[in-house]
Amino acid sequence: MQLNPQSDVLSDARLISDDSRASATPMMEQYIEIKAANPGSLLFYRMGDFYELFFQDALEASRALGITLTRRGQHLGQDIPMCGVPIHAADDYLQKLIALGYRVAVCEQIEDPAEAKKRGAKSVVKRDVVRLVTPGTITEDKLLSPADANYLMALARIRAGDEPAFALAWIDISTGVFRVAETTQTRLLADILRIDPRELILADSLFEDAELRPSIDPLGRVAVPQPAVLFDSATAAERLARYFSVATMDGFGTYSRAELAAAAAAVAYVEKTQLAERPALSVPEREAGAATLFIDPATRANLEIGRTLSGERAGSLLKAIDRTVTGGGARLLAERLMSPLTDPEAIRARLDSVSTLIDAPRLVTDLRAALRQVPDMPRALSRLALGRGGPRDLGAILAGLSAARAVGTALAGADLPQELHAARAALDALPEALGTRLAAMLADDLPLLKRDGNFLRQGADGELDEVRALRDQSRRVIAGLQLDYCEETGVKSLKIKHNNMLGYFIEVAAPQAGPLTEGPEAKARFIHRQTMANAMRFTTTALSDLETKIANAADRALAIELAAFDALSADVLAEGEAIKGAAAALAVIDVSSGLAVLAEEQAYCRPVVDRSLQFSIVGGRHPVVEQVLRRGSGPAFVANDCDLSAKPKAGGDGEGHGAIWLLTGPNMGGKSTFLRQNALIAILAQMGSFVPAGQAHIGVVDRLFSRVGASDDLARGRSTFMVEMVETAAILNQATERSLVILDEIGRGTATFDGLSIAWAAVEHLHEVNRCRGLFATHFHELTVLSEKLARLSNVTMRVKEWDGEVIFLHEVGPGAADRSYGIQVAKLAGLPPSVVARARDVLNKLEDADRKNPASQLIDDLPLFQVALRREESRRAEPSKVETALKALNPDDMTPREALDALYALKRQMG
Ligand SMILES: Nc1ncnc2c1ncn2[C@@H]1O[C@H](COP(=O)(O)OP(=O)(O)OP(=O)(O)O)[C@@H](O)[C@H]1O
Repeated sequence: MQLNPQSDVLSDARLISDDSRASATPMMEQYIEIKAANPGSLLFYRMGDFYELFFQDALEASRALGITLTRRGQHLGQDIPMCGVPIHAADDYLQKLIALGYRVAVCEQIEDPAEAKKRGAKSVVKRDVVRLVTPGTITEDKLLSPADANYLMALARIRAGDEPAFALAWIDISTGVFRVAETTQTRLLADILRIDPRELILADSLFEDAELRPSIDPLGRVAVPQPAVLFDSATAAERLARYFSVATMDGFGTYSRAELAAAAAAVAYVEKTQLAERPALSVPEREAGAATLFIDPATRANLEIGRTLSGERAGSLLKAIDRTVTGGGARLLAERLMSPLTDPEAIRARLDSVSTLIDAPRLVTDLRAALRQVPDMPRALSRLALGRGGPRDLGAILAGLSAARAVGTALAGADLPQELHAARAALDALPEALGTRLAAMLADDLPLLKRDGNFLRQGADGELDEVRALRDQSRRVIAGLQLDYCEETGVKSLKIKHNNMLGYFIEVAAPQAGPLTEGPEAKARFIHRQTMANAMRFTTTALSDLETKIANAADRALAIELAAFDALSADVLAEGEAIKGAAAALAVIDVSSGLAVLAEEQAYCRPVVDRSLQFSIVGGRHPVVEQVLRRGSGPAFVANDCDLSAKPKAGGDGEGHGAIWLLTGPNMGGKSTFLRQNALIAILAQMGSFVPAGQAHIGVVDRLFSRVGASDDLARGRSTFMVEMVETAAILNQATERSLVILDEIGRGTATFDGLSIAWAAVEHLHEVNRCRGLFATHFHELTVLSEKLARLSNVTMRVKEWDGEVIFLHEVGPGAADRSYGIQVAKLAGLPPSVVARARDVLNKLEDADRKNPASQLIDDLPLFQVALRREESRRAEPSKVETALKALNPDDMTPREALDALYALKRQMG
């Protein structure tokens, strides 16, 4: 029966209320109990071969999964909405729900229905939640994507001194990776997005905290509030030590209080969701704060590093540079790209690996052939540790071990740089005996589930071979019996068959049953079992003896196989650390050889990265646009230079500050592409990749900021212009002299004069206060006059050719300033009606005429320079005085007259 989803449905709160419980049937009472214990999750309630969902859960799940909503009885006078998913397809439905951000509590029957019956005919089968499936804690291959890490993250805040301390801890239980890092309120969202967790847990109080809303809201469903006890910092170290079965965490290094609180919360959540099982987590590894290039959230999104603005992989930088061939390699590449380094030595070490492999193409071919055979060992290992593994997970470890050996052999004898040398050592450290044992035990074709048996090979176990022989032999004996009985009875069509109800039985067609039923001898020998419409079924003592033997043999065989499975799993887990180390090494080798292949294929060069303030790119290209153009039949990408390097100060006294390029040019000229390509080249260089350029010298960038593209954030009540200004404010407030800033068309979304003024002041601020290296693209040609007064500002322009009234974009960056935008030509190309184009030309001529009479370039003479610094001083002076601050802190309603008088005296004293 269909249910109208619009009809009234009990809310979860009403459902778990006392009067609801009081009027519930025994089964409903059990359901409500379990539902109340698992708030925030859809409850998959096991009933026979289905998981059923009720009430609000049923509404949400039926909508999300597109399955039929029905009803089952009534509660509190209302229909109970219900929908269900069959057990065998549950994984697919779970996958869909998890992908949509839902969390699911899986509730199983935990006793045999026969047991329940013993307590009385109406008693309910005991059920309990055996697992909480949440986006951050899944391990099934079907639910995971091979190329993505699956992080659960915990955020903790400790209020100690003046400044609250923040820390993040993140765990991938599908691989055991566990990291912690400190962060700050300003960096928070950037750090979260850099790691890109599937689920972020934080204390209720933080979730509600208005100050944190800007960092938490953009995460949507990913952020999940949890009880504050999980984050208790007083007991955190102790709880962690208990998890890792050590007396104290001190032996693993020093963690801050906030880090301990975050790490302990993450572990507590893992325990909460996995219930009985305990994943094999590595000890939390600290990530030093300044070790990674800070990329603010807007920049990360706009530069389409991991995903495009529409949320897809295709078209992102990651997709364009990914040549890895293993899941682990793909995950490591993504991680490196999301968190580029700032330490030139560490960057150089990675680049050395790529260089070495570029010089050894044969080696790369061998390595990649071997790597292609590498299965996802960490994920198999994790499933085995959680007791969720199957024969194929053991098979994955075996295949991984032999592929690792092949990779190790390929690398043997090569002269390797540090990083690859360490990787080879990790491969050499793999225990040989484990592989030999697995190979000797496991069959070639492995079933998914261990309870299906038949995963041990012939010769693996003496007793198993015997019982299997017995089973096979018994089957042959049965075939012999059939022949004997045919002869004995003279019934040619007599057959021995098998079904689950009767086991083995003799079957004859009813008209031929005479020889088996007539006479006392026959009756004693052929025991009647069943009469069908046109057949009769019998058994004999010999047949049932054989049957018992076969059943016993099958049971015994399965028991032997299961015991062997447990022993092999234990062997694998005992070598867990070595296997994880080897898997990490394989990922490094995969990433390095993937980057070597990319560099060769796309003609990338090795960048020089050091601690200078250089930024010199010769023949730079946009890594994504270049590949797109190459695939098409149109013109090739035009390479462009960019030099924002600091020049030595006059008199040779050290390095000055980096330069800013002011880029003007027509619409469609390639300004945005040029801006982005330089930012992407910096990111690629600092992640340890070769870069799309002829030559590149980059003084390490500490923060990368960009304001490119416009999007509004209506959900947060911000218009396009407001978003632009918020992002610009973040840049002007945070950029340092080591930063790289990319600004595209600041001030475009408002009235011309407002826009121009904001852009003007922003350029001055970048030049005078931030003193960073920067690229500033604009259609306000008036700004180009600034280069006369700002020493490190140069004008460059995108070249165009005008030919026969048409404009041709050359996509070449050259010195100088554009005199016009060619907006009308572009509009014409885009197909604006000719009448509109003609009219626009008239209007433009008029406006240009007016401007010639009163040019904005006069501004430069009218506006004295270095106003920015002056204004900063003024605004600092405009800050409230001590007396004002003290006055603000007083609350007259809370004061006695006496206190008020004292406060007045104190204020007078402060005035001096
Ligand atoms: N260096 C280049 N070589 C070849 N094609 C290019 C190059 N740079 C840009 N293009 C192509 O030109 C088109 C316009 O580029 P882009 O969006 O960067 O222009 P723009 O100057 O920022 O335009 P607008 O001012 O309208 O935003 C893109 O579709 C791109 O494919």
